[in-house]
Amino acid sequence: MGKVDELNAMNELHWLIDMVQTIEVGLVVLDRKFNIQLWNGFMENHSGVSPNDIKGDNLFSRFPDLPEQWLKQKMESVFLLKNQAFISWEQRPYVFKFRNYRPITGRAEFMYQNITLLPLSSLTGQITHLSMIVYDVTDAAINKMQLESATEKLQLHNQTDALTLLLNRRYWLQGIVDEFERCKSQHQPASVLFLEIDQLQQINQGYGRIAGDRAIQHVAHIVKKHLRPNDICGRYKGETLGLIMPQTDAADAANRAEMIRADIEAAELTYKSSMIKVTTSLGICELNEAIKTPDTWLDNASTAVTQAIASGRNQLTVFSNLG
Ligand SMILES: Nc1nc2c(ncn2[C@@H]2O[C@H](COP(=O)(O)OP(=O)(O)OP(=O)(O)O)[C@@H](O)[C@H]2O)c(=O)[nH]1
Repeated sequence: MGKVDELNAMNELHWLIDMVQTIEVGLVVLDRKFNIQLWNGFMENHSGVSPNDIKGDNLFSRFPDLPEQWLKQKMESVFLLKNQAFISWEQRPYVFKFRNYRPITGRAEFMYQNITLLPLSSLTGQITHLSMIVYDVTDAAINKMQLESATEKLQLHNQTDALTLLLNRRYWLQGIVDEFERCKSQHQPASVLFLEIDQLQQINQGYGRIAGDRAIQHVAHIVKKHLRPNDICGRYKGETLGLIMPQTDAADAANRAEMIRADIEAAELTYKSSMIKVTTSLGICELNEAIKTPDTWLDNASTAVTQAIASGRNQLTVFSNLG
């Protein structure tokens, strides 16, 4: 090699080392025993540990908080299979617990990281070392999480009735279709309950529409107190709430509905210092062999409510008891 070539090679090496030191990505080189051979400026800046102080030390002894077993397993497979491995922030938000100092995503407490583990071969072709490349992906991670949370909120907003915060009609009806299919195929009992506020029109006319709204909220509030974890409750239409009760036969459903009815009758609704009497008429239908579609199931429950209203309101009718 001539003198000029030698100088060029030296220069290239110098530049490379400079770049490794200053690049905005963490670079760590480990030997087979996980002893640190290279620790660049990024790692120094974020850990507060200088390369001179750490060179030759075991990674896991210097950072006891690292997920040692899990990380060693990944690294061993890189040595063994001579393949790259990738650790995503979605799998594990960070490997090195570095604080986050990004101005935009300042709210994140720590730095989210993606990490690539790269096998490094010696001149003889053996994998003697491994490189960890640590990317700061805090901005992308926070953006993605914010987007997901916004989407979730939007979805919730989309399926919620604004007045009662129960499911809206569309989502509740989807619940009927799903439960119908599920209970039919698994031969499980299920009942549907319609609950209609009695003479809401009179409440609206007597006390104003806001009072009518309060009456709907008041009833929804009481129904919510009676819900079981798998129940699906929604606002079917203006003055009617619907409740799908999985794993519930007509007798069980009737007991529950009667308790709801009695609670509503007993509860007091005060609006602008007036005591408003609120009662409900309820209809139940248990799913059975004769019911072939979700619509029939709903029609039967609706028929039961109509019967309850016709019989004088503030009462419950079970569909199978009709006729
Ligand atoms: N305040 C208020 N009223 C509503 C809302 N949705 C429906 N209503 C009213 O509910 C009333 C329902 O009227 P009807 O179907 O005749 O029933 P009802 O007055 O409750 O009488 P019965 O069902 O016979 O006991 C109508 O006056 C609607 O305007 C709502 O969101 N807020």
